[in-house]
Amino acid sequence: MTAKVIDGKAFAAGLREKIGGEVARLREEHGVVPGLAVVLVGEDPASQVYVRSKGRQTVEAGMESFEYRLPAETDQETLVTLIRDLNSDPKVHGILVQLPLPDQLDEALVIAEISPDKDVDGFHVSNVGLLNTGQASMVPCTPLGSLMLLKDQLGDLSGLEAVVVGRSNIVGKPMVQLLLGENCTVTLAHSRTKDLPAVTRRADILVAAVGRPEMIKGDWIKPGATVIDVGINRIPTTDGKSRLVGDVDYAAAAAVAGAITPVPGGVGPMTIACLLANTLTACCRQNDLPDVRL
Ligand SMILES: NC(=O)C1=CN([C@@H]2O[C@H](COP(=O)(O)OP(=O)(O)OC[C@H]3O[C@@H](n4cnc5c(N)ncnc54)[C@H](OP(=O)(O)O)[C@@H]3O)[C@@H](O)[C@H]2O)C=CC1
Ligand SMILES: Nc1nc(=O)c2c([nH]1)NC[C@@H]1CN(c3ccc(C(=O)N[C@@H](CCC(=O)O)C(=O)O)cc3)C=[N+]21
Repeated sequence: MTAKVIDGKAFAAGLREKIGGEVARLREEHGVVPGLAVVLVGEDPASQVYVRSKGRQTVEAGMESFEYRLPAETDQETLVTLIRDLNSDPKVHGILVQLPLPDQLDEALVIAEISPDKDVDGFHVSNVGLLNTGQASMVPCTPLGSLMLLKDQLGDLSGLEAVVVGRSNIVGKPMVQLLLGENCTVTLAHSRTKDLPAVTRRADILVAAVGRPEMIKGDWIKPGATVIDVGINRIPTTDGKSRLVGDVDYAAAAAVAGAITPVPGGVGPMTIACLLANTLTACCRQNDLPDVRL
């Protein structure tokens, strides 16, 4: 059996198309243009790539993009002052501070400064609390995009056995909450999990968010399972260049799974499309307009 390839790139393009239509309608009917501010501290080349493509796709969807590039040695006070300015800027509806931050900056304190209404990453504790108690909130982009692909693939997820590998605040934990909300039976595995292959083999839905290239092998996967590979790992190739791989051994997994997301072209593009969707939602709420359905 060969798994169906879940085309996140195409799904994300469709989503961005719908978002663009709604943005145009907002502009015409209400004279409002959604704005997204992205803050990048330091010069991590991988982060620069994401920030560039976020900026480009924001503008393509008809939104305004504001980019702030701060030097790696930026102090806490400077960053907090910028965030406070963005919080009170009516043209900015969404604020994203690219993570991880350099060591001298306290991530939790920085995220706490972002107005929860503008927290399009969904990382602020008040948005986390709302998500965890089943109330409407800003949902983190990567888990949201992953869930959209799962529902498109499987329809109703009720009663399915889901295993998430990786317990970060930005991917693993919110993914668990979304899967619980869809009535899955959820297991959250991490680096201290005993006999991880035995755990992942139970999964009808397997979400890998570990950050270890091709760690999850073909024989860790239940035949017919749906595999969502969140991992983005750059590894060197023999010709001195590099390529992107996920956390799943794709070729081996595709021979066993029912459906699988590729890397690149899977979850990554969905993350950016969901960021735009959250910015649109934030803009509607800040202008007392109803949420749009995408
Ligand atoms: N596609 C996209 O849009 C996005 C992709 N990513 C990618 O997803 C991956 C994960 O990112 P993120 O969640 O931020 O990562 P973190 O580094 O914050 O968390 C990694 C998690 O994996 C667990 N882990 C590490 N090694 C093992 C192991 N050997 N066995 C089982 N679990 C292990 C860790 O366990 P413990 O807690 O015990 O240390 C931790 O919970 C990365 O490749 C990242 O680049 C991230 C965000 C968006
Ligand atoms: N506050 C914050 N929010 C984030 O959402 C956030 C972050 N910090 N820090 C870094 C991670 C990583 N991340 C990605 C987004 C898109 C792709 C993406 O579009 N990837 C393409 C390939 C890109 C390439 O070729 O390099 C793909 O998978 O097809 C990847 C990774 C968001 N993150």
